[in-house]
Amino acid sequence: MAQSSGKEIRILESNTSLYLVNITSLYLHPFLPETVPITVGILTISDTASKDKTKDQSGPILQSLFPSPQYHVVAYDVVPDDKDQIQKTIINWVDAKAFNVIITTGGTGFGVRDTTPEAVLPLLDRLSSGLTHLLVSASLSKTPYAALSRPVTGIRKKSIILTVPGSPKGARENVEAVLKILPHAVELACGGSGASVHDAMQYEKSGESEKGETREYGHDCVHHRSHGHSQHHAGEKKLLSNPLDAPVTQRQRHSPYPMISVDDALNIISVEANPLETIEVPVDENLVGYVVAEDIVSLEPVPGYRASILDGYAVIAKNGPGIYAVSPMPSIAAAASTQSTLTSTQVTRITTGAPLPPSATAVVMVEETSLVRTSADGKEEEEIMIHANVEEGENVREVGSDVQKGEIVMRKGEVVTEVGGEIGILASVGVCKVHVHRRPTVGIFSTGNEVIKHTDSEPLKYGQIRDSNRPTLLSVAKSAGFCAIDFGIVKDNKEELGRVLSDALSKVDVLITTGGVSMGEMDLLKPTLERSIGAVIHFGRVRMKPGKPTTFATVSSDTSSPSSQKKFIFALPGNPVSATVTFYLFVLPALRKLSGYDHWKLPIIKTELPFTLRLDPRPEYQRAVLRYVTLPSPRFVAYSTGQQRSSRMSSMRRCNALIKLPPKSENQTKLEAGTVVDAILVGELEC
Ligand SMILES: Nc1nc2c(c(=O)[nH]1)N[C@H]1C(S)=C(S)[C@@H](COP(=O)(O)OP(=O)(O)OC[C@H]3O[C@@H](n4cnc5c(N)ncnc54)[C@H](O)[C@@H]3O)O[C@H]1N2
Ligand code: MOO
Ligand SMILES: [Mg+2]
Repeated sequence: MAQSSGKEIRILESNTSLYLVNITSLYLHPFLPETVPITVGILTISDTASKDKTKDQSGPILQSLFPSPQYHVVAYDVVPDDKDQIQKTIINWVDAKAFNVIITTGGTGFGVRDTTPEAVLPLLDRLSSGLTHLLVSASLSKTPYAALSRPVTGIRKKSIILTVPGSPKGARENVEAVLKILPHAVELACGGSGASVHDAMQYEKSGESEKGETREYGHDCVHHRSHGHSQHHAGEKKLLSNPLDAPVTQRQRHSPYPMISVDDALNIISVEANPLETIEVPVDENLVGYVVAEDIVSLEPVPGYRASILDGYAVIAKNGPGIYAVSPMPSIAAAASTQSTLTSTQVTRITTGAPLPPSATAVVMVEETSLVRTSADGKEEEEIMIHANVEEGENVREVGSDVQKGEIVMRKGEVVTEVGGEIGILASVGVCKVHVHRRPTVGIFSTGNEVIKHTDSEPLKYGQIRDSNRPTLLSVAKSAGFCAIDFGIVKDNKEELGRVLSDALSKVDVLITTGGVSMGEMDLLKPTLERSIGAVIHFGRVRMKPGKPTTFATVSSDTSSPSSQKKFIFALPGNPVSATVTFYLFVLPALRKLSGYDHWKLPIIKTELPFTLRLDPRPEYQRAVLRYVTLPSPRFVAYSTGQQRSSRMSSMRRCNALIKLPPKSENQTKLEAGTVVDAILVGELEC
């Protein structure tokens, strides 16, 4: 039962023991549920279950131990017994500030693949030996074999991390043993001292209003509202969007969506969007942009034979300068045989890359020789003079001296770039197929009754505008190397919108829509996504200019199955500049993360402002031309593209960077010329 008294939320359990779970002055905010749950992440660690999530028994059992409203299972994932993957997931989750408690199940035993304690221990800022003891003693009271479990527990930043056994029974017993003290532990780990403050860890800035004051939203910010695979599904929970059938008189007059920071939005995207499955693809020009999912070893040595580096004469180096008889360059077959063995008075003509005769130990370049005698017809060299000394091995590429057979030529996680090096190396060592992460396919549509095709030959009617978002985003997604499907222009009509959303989501991994996400009566994206499609909206407003109403949602094609393919929806604002800027800030990083990039965020360059810029109440991403200049000193300088209104697409023209400007404050209303700021690189640099 949940009761409230003043600022406290007291959860009473049936055994009447009382836990202070949270205090927040805004827990009675009209848009928030009455309780603020403790957020939990469950990570199953198992080689078997990572290949087929349906094999995981412990993960679902653990989820059932954290019922709402006291708890909220924010994420559930399965990774193999692989130290890197375990660490990556936990670091990601902790950095997303979305988890009070992270529980891993599996990999704590004595098995040779059991590596959970080794993966988790280095991540802990503080150990909690009491909790570890509690876990072990809970299991020991049931079976002496519990002594073979090696749990570690502790705190990273503000998240409590517990590692419990992989067996469903052991996992359950362990978690049940700590459940009673968990709320109190969470509160203390978050800096509380009896008064619960655990919500503060997640959205320290999430509720900032446009003027800069901070409102607290607690744990049940939209992104904690569960995934398709957790206990809460769209429909069972409180939805924030306007009801689809309600008259305009009943629309909400203030956005119910917390305004979160750009960093928090990226963290939420990062938690949701994990690298897609691996596939095998041929090594050819279509490989650019893929991230390899395995270490790749050379199948052959390069070179496969002793090759000359120069055009000249293959010699026995120790014989030194002098006059030598010339034998013509042997055929490839002959070069490999002993027939072409040199005597001490002979040299062989050789070209760059050709195989050396077996007895040759070096190559002298033709420029360091002179012709002494020709054949009678003058067409053949018979004797030459060698002028220079050469060392043994000089100008020779020995077998495997570029790449040895079995050498790693690409490491797991590396990207095949458009620069060419990776395809070149793979091709040169006989690798014809590689395992890579699948790259997401993208769908794009524009919305709006006023929007017509840009190619429409009819003159515009009053109120009509040409669709610039769809051609822009299609071109940007394609030039970033993603397969992008055009789903046209959709009317502001809930049925049509629902139909096209469903159709597009059945065909692509990531759907980008523009328009219809703000406060207007025709802004139907959020309610249609939530109420018709069953999508979970993770955020619906971001504190930024342009792009405030940017919306991110996910939907699982089969919400009852944790293993079903998740789809990602970016409902971007209709204003053309807002749509383009938010594509670069959120969609492109997400596409890179799904493709398996470690460095999925776009590069940032420190740059100088050549002119004074006035600040906006929201953090602003000004479009700029970033240039490298050398005078009076070498540095990057970012020239604003002029008037920055969200509708003014010419502010994107020639833009290759987005300058990050801080919000206006009482103390700071502008940035002076010469100030150094961060610029996000979105295009090619100008020099
Ligand atoms: N009362 C409020 N009004 C608005 C707010 C707000 O907080 N309260 N936010 C403003 C901000 S910020 C933005 S950004 C826009 C976003 O609007 P929507 O995403 O709902 O987009 P629409 O209303 O559909 O269109 C906005 C604007 O963009 C033009 N548009 C739409 N689609 C296209 C396209 N494909 N190509 C070119 N131009 C397009 C459309 O005609 C409108 O002019 O909301 C503010 N309002
Ligand atoms: O944030 Mo809106 O994108 O100002 O124009
Ligand atoms: Mg609108």
